[in-house]
Amino acid sequence: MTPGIRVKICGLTRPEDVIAVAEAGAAYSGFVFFPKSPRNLSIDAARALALDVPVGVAKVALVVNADDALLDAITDAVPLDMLQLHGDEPLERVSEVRARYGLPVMKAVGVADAEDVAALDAYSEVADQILVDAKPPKHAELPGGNGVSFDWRLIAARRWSVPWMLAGGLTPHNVAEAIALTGAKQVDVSSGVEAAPGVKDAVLIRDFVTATRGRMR
Ligand SMILES: O=C(O)c1ccccc1NCC(=O)[C@H](O)[C@H](O)COP(=O)(O)O
Repeated sequence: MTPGIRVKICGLTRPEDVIAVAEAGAAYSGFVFFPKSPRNLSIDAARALALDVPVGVAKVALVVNADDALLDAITDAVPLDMLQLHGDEPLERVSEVRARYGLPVMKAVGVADAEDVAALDAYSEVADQILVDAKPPKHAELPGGNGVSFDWRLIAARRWSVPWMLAGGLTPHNVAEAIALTGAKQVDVSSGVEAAPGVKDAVLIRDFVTATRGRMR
């Protein structure tokens, strides 16, 4: 059994997803603000979902190269615990967003080779958390949430000075191996717990969280 793994389920779109996340014991819920995504939410829809999230499950807004106007609108309307920057935001923008909104910021970094691992080091100096994700495939519509993994051996011995989360192509079937190989204490999943793009599956969510605890059904 691997105790204490914190799970983020990203890309919730329906009230039943919020229930499934809470019942499974996930630590974070993620709401996507990216119009091209099948998981995209309007601000009103995100607010309604976030208000239903029980205390103890952190609410994370995922944005991609968002400007202040969009972040103002989201943070004014939606009760949040964290902002996830999932675009090409430079180091200075991460610092700016942290200062402006007073919320912890998690910066996603796509990893495909050793050079990308160096970027993680730099972002760990300015962000509250880092999300170690797979690089999107060439020509992908989405910068994340593509259900692809990276070579976990690239980060096998790496540690950072801030909490970090492993993401990219995780599923109920591979997450235990990913944790064992990388030493991740936090994991993030979207496609791997969906019945179809944008449609979460409560059984897969439960199986995923269970698998992080080493008790896969
Ligand atoms: O999920 C999306 O549609 C999305 C859109 C734009 C940027 C990021 C997006 N998702 C990121 C995630 O859900 C996860 O943090 C991560 O990339 C893992 O996704 P997956 O490989 O699908 O588990």
